[in-house]
Amino acid sequence: MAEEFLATEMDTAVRVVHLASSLCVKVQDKLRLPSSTNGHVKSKDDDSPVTVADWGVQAIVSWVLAQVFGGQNLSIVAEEDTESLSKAESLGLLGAVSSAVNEALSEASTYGLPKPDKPLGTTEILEAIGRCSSVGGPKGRHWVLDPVDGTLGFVRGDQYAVALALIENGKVLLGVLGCPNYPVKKECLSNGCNSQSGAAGSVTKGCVMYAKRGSGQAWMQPLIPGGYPESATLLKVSSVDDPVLATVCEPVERANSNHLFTAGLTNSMGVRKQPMRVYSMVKYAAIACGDAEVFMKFAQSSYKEKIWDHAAGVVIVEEAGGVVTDAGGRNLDFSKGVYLEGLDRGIIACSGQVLHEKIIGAVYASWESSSL
Ligand SMILES: Nc1ncnc2c1ncn2[C@@H]1O[C@H](COP(=O)(O)OS(=O)(=O)O)[C@@H](OP(=O)(O)O)[C@H]1O
Ligand SMILES: [Mg+2]
Ligand SMILES: [Mg+2]
Ligand SMILES: [Mg+2]
Repeated sequence: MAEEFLATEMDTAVRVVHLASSLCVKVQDKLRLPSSTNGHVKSKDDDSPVTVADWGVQAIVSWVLAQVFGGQNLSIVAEEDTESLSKAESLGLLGAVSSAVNEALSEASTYGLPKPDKPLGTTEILEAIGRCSSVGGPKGRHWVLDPVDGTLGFVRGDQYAVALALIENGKVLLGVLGCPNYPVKKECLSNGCNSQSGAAGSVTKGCVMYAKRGSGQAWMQPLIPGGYPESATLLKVSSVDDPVLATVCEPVERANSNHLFTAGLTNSMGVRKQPMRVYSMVKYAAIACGDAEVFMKFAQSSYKEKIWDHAAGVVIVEEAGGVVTDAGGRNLDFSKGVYLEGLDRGIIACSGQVLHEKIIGAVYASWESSSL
């Protein structure tokens, strides 16, 4: 029998996101310790944070993909680079990345993934991170990775996601989102609820969601400490199509999305609930599993959205039954390289067509009066 289309790609992507998520959980726990020196967090040129987890995840995903698919023609488009990590003054940081990576990779076989014969050296780790400098484009296969999306949420002990997608000829073929802090109770999405686990160690948060383009199915697995879960459950978007009952999510930071514009917009549609402000692509996850109905992001016009911030989330929401477009109602274009070129104003992800059409209509009505 012919092997299922993209079976190895999907399986490897899901497993490596589980492994990457376990690395993130450990690093985030360390950041919470009062004794933490914060040596695990650096500021990038644009003042956004980057951590041991961002580099560590990029290294293990890159290393595993190269082992499974061969390093020769592997194209990975990912957020982080090695510039600041390679500097002499970053030796301590590189050591911390190396420890996190080797600790995670030592457990790779528990996740059904290849494991190095001996711990990776810092040169190999820098090589793995640096290999992810592809710029994507309209032709061929490109893996797209945001090792930690919502790094701000991550350092604040809140929501974040590990996001991995595969693009072929400009189309997203599959997407995987690791959401280690995704709560069982949706109220905890926007207010932390930092408890780790319930009675007798039962898992109360953390999952991996994934979908393959055209399958009409999106799946969720629980994140279990130190291993790969046996089971997966189907995801389904919410059936709510009345704005009055809808939960609308948006980025936490004003700098990343115009809260005033979305407030005016949702008000004009009769939305009653307060916006649910959540870090990272967990907002897409919330739509896919029916915990929210709408996700909107209207960045400043000078900001260009990057493909790794959306690819995995878009395919998961669409396969779970939702709709994702720009504010003009057009599909996002993943074929133009690192950026979502030609994006019309902002991003609108919805649980269904009816709500989506209402929002697009409301954007047209509100836009003129806004100063975006
Ligand atoms: N100025 C500006 N405007 C819009 N978006 C920006 C901007 N700067 C950065 N980014 C990207 O936003 C990603 C985080 O998005 P979030 O939705 O998590 O934002 S928020 O932290 O909840 O406010 C964040 O992803 P990570 O860097 O992976 O965390 C960035 O890629
Ligand atoms: Mg991101
Ligand atoms: Mg990131
Ligand atoms: Mg970042």
